[in-house]
Amino acid sequence: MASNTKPVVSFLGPVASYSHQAVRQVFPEDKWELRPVNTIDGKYVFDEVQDRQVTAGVVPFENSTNGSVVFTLDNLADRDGRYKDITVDGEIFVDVHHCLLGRKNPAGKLDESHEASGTCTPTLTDPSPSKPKSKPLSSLSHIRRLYSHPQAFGQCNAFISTYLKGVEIIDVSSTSKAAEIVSQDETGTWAAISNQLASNLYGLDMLGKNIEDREDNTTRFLVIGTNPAVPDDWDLQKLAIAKSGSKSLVSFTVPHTSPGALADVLGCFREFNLNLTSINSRPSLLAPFQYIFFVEFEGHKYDDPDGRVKGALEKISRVAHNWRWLGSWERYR
Ligand SMILES: O=C(O)C(=O)C[C@]1(C(=O)O)C=C[C@@H](O)C=C1
Repeated sequence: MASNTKPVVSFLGPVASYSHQAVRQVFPEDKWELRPVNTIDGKYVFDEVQDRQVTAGVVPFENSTNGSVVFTLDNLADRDGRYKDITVDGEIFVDVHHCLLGRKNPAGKLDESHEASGTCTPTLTDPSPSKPKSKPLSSLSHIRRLYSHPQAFGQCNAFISTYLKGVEIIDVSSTSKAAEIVSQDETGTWAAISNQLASNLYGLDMLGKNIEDREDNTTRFLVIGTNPAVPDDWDLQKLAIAKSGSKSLVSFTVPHTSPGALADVLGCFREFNLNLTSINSRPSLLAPFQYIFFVEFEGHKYDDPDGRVKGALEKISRVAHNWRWLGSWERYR
């Protein structure tokens, strides 16, 4: 545990990342120390939690536009047993509205013809490109480089391919890191896909607002801990907007040579009438094209009055190769 008297929650930094915003929704600063962690792949949040340097961590899990966050799945896959005590203890949803941040072009005027059309050129690979839902707030003709997290690029395809064609795309560890880098640019030609909070913090101009492809763009974050270290009274429990039962997550591998092995594991959920809410897979890295599967389902390991979760987990332990219960938590949506 940290030297501070307050429990610590760590997240992908620097401050003003979406992970930070997720943390702020749930962990009040009068009770928790909020600690940003710099990392290239989310590993350090997992490391700090596993090593009990912090009580909890918050990591992105999936985005409604761009899908799974593979580095979180890879850490949960825990191929080398480094994160053996980590459990998933909660989830947080964040509405993600991206902004284009940079320096205004002093000489630039908005290109009205381009602005008015708001369409991107059809190509062979994308014959009917989607129309961006927002226009730039000022000229972007001076922008040469665009920094962001790869997930954020994937959520702003239409805006980028319409208004930032030919601009060099540079992946960085978070959207707030992108804003921090752009704030140090002396040429005025770099921009970041980031957010309003980062714009204020790093003193950057807003060149575009709500530039995500979809209005309903949402990222789901997981709260990780080393159960039962998480205090009983933490505020996640109080956030229940539409509490509708619980969810659990398991990972497993299957004997890859026997036909129907995956169906056998999935059959355990059906047999015990447990509704599945997500399925993911990642390469097992034991042999090419063998996978670790992740299944999320409705039900709680420790709040299981009719024993359905217990029954399914017992059966899975017989039909799966390696399996692990990764956590159960209250469901908020
Ligand atoms: O870069 C950030 O601000 C993050 O918190 C990471 C992250 C992600 O990895 O999914 C979180 C939410 C957004 O979907 C984009 C990026």
